[in-house]
Amino acid sequence: MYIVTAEEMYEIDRYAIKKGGIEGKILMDNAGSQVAQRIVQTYDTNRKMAIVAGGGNNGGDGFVIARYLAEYGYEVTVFQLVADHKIKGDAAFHKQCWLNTSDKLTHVTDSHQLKQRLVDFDVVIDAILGIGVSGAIREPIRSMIDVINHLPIEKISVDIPSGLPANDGIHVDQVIQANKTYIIEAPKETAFCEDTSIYYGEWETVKIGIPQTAYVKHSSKKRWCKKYVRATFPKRDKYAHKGSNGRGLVIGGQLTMPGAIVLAARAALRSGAGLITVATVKENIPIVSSSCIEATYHLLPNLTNRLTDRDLEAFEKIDAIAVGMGIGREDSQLLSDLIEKLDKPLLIDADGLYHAKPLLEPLLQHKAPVVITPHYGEMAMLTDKTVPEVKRSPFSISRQFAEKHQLYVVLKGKYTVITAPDGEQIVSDQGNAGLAKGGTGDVLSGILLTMVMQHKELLSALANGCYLHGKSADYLVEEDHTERDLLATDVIEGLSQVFRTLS
Ligand SMILES: NC(=O)C1=CN([C@@H]2O[C@H](COP(=O)(O)OP(=O)(O)OC[C@H]3O[C@@H](n4cnc5c(N)ncnc54)[C@H](OP(=O)(O)O)[C@@H]3O)[C@@H](O)[C@H]2O)[C@@H](O)CC1
Ligand SMILES: [K+]
Repeated sequence: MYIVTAEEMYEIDRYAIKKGGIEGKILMDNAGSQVAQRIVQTYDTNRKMAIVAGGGNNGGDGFVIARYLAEYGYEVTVFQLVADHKIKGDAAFHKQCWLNTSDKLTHVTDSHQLKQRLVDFDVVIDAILGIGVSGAIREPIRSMIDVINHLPIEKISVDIPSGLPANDGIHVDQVIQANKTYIIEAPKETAFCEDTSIYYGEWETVKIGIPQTAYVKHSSKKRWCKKYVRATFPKRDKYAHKGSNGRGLVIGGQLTMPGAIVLAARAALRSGAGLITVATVKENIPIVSSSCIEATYHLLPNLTNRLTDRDLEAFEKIDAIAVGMGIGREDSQLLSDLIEKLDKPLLIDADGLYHAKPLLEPLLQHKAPVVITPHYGEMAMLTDKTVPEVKRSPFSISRQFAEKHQLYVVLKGKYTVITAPDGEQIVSDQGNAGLAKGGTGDVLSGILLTMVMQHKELLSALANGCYLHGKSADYLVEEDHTERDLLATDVIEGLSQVFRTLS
């Protein structure tokens, strides 16, 4: 499933009209009829339907929905919230079609009037503003949205909750709090931002006949799902040996944080890595090795000194490195040595990200791919922004950072945004609140390390890793666990079940 910005959706729309030869009026008719069909499946015909229509094409969709719902036998009234001259083009055409068969059109000019009119209805269908909204919401629409939000009736939004733009990066102003949103064709960025997804209520997409090629040409974002995982997941070679499934190195684990590397190493092994070496301080090895006997170990005197020739020689055989889990924030030469002296794919997580910040210039010169896996706080630190700013603009901030520093960014959250150096993005929204616990990030790093070693294409590798991590948590919560008791170690054990669904 593609995810779009408003500009991309307009391009896609134009493509469908110009190249596909489908008239705008027909697309609008398809949109309205599809939404009406969904409504019929949910509400009895005895529910009284109010449609609130604004001046753009979103309002046009509202007139089409009115006509189809009336055909299905509902009592429907359209409340037009703007002056007649505001309704133009395809929207005016469909308004006329509605008026050809019904006289149920009421002009409403202020919010008090709207409140009085809507009290008799069971459901309000919000076709006030779509993706064409811009700037602060103007009166009287502003107060009308407020009135609708305070009415104890069902609210169904068409395409997007009115007042919310499609693109990330906005301060929420005045927005319809929908119970349900029927999104036309493709979800917009704000459906995957933590601050704004809530306004959509439950949502589903309705298809209106736009050809798939339009998306391939004009969209740069996808929501990852099982279909894509199956299409991109590497098959395990029958004749594989441990060397051909990837030799990974996990570096980290201060004395006070041995658990982080245990989790990462075990997750990497459970994800199918051929060999995992853990490089950590001597004192940790008995603890770590007793929990992860399948790994091999490399002693480091500490996690701050430069790497010795012996270390570099040992790491030469490695296919990819994950560094940072439990490494601490003390000054360290380790990361700069990994960048300068080894040409290996490098995944940097947790405290490693603090070490990476002053090394962004050398990282740009690194000859192999670099992946960073920050949560919002770490991303804020890396970009000198605040956490609310990162939350508001996960897509744009990740894209700018990935393009500028030519690295892969896995911005972790309820909606994990994965960005390639060329700006292509994937959203992984598997997983649940059970993952909001210490250690789950280390598990993800381990999974991603293995994915990086086994896939040919890195963006899919990272998306597949996020999928495995989230799905494991989902299966565990559906069956043996709850969000409350789920632990990072459970997520590692749950991976087997996810793999079984992929074969
Ligand atoms: N994608 C597709 O393929 C298809 C898309 N379709 C549908 O088209 C929708 C997009 O339509 P669109 O471009 O006409 O814009 P839309 O959202 O209706 O808004 C324009 C109106 O908003 C108003 N307005 C703006 N800002 C405002 C503010 N701050 N405060 C107050 N008012 C404000 C603005 O007023 P004005 O500035 O002109 O005074 C104007 O009246 C899309 O979401 C989908 O539903 C379908 O029909 C089928 C095909
Ligand atoms: K709307």
